[in-house]
Amino acid sequence: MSKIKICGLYRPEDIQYANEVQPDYAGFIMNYPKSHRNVNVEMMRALKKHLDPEIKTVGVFVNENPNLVAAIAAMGIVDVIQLHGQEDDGYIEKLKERIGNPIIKAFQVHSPEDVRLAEASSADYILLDGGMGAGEVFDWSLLKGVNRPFFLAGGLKPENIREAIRDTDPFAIDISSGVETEKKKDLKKMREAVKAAHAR
Ligand SMILES: O=C(O)c1ccccc1NCC(=O)[C@H](O)[C@H](O)COP(=O)(O)O
Repeated sequence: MSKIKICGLYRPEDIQYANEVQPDYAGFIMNYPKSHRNVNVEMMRALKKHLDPEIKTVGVFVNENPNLVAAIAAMGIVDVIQLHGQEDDGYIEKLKERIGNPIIKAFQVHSPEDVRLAEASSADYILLDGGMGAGEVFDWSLLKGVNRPFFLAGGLKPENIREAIRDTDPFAIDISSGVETEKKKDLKKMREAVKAAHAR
C-alpha cells in the first residue's frame, strides 16, 4: 500500500480537511512567495497547532539559505525537510550535520539521466516529479527499475493514482494541484485521492 503526501496546505480549512482524510504526510511550501500556497513561519506555527500529530509535516523549500532551513527545523514545526530546487549533495551533507530531520530531495524527471542522478542522491528520500506544484505529469516508464524507494509526484489526481501506483510501485505518492479546485484544496478530491492511494 502506497503512502500519500498531500502538499501545499496553506489555509485553516486545509488543516481540517487533512485531519479528516488523514494523509501520511502534509506538505507546506515554506517562504516561497511565487507559490499561491506559500506559508511563512508564523502561519506554519498556527496551522500545525491544529493538525493531527499523527500526520507528518513536510516543509518544502526552494534553494533556501540552509541557515534558515536549519532554524525552522529547530523550531519543531516540520518533521521532514523537502528540497525542491537545485540543492546538491554538498548542500544536503552540510544540512545533515545541523539537523536530524529526514530530507527529501526532489528531482524533475525528463530523461533516464535525471533518474540516475536522483538514484545517486545522498538525501534520505527522493521525490520524482514532473515540475514544481504545477500539475505536470512525466513519463512514468522512465522509472522502470529505479533502485531505491521514491515519492512519485507531478500531475497526479484521483483519476490516475491507481494507474500510477500500479505502473511505478512508489513508496508514496505526492499530490497538490490534483486535489485543488480554483487553487484551493478540495475536500472531495482529497477524500478520493487518499482512498485511491490506500486501496489494495
Ligand atoms: O506546490 C507548489 O506551489 C510548489 C512550489 C515550488 C516548489 C515546490 C512546490 N510543490 C512541491 C510538491 O511537492 C508538489 O506536491 C509536487 O510538485 C506535485 O505537485 P502537483 O503536480 O501540483 O501535484
